[in-house]
Amino acid sequence: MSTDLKIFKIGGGILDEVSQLHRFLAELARVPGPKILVHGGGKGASQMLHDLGITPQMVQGRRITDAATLDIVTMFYAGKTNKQVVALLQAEGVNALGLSGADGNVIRAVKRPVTDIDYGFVGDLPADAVQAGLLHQLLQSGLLPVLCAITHDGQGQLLNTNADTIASTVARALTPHYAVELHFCFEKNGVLADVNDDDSVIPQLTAAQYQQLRSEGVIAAGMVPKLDNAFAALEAGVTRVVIEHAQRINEPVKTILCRS
Ligand SMILES: Nc1ncnc2c1ncn2[C@@H]1O[C@H](COP(=O)(O)OP(=O)(O)O)[C@@H](O)[C@H]1O
Ligand SMILES: CC(=O)N[C@@H](CCC(=O)OP(=O)(O)O)C(=O)O
Repeated sequence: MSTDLKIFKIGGGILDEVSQLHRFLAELARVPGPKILVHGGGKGASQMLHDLGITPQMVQGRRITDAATLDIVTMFYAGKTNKQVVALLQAEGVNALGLSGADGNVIRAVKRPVTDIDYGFVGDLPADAVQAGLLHQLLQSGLLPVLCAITHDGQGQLLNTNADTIASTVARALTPHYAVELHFCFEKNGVLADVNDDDSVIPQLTAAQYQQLRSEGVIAAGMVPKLDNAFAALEAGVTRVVIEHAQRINEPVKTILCRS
């Protein structure tokens, strides 16, 4: 393990507004060393689905993805959003390369099996989903890979995969090559003791404290799958996992996850 690698994940709230996104990417450009960016865009995709007359359906934080929804989210995540992020990084002097999971076979997923719920074209990530070697080569070439939430199954089928899960799985896959820092960036200052008070950041959080705060309802909604992914990465050997505000990545206010 030689170099440090920083993996950043941004979600729908930050991608919504180009000016906000640009500010985050300008901060990202100031972070030294090799980096990977993973982006979602769930909020914008839901808006686009609404605009096209399709009612978005989410179950336990995951989108039910029928064929029409898959077409639209592919256009939105792998097309508009991914290329906009890459173009803004180029404007900041960062040579970024946008990829879906199909490109270079970088992320091969497995269609989620139908149980009591049929999620449709949703991809889960097995332990060997990520081609760490290719990402390593791209990083060595000085490129910043920008990964979106579209993966594939290796048989020609595109799949929709939660972006927090992609970030966590990519981080785990790269731990043999790098000391990996994983940063989940969103529109609040970190994990909050009071979700309505941005000054109530919990600076350090163990898995036991997380379970307690979750059972009390202090940590809820989208923060639950995010922290599940975040702790899974920490337990799998990722060096440092951080939850922080996307506009303040170069400032000290943040939540750092701790091993129990
Ligand atoms: N204790 C908490 N601290 C911070 N955010 C919380 C907390 N509990 C619930 N949340 C909610 O979780 C959301 C983050 O999850 P999500 O919307 O899925 O993010 P993203 O789209 O960036 O992946 C926050 O915007 C906030 O509304
Ligand atoms: C299967 C599934 O739920 N995929 C997500 C992928 C995008 C995502 O994760 O976006 P955020 O990070 O902005 O939430 C979705 O379509 O909403």
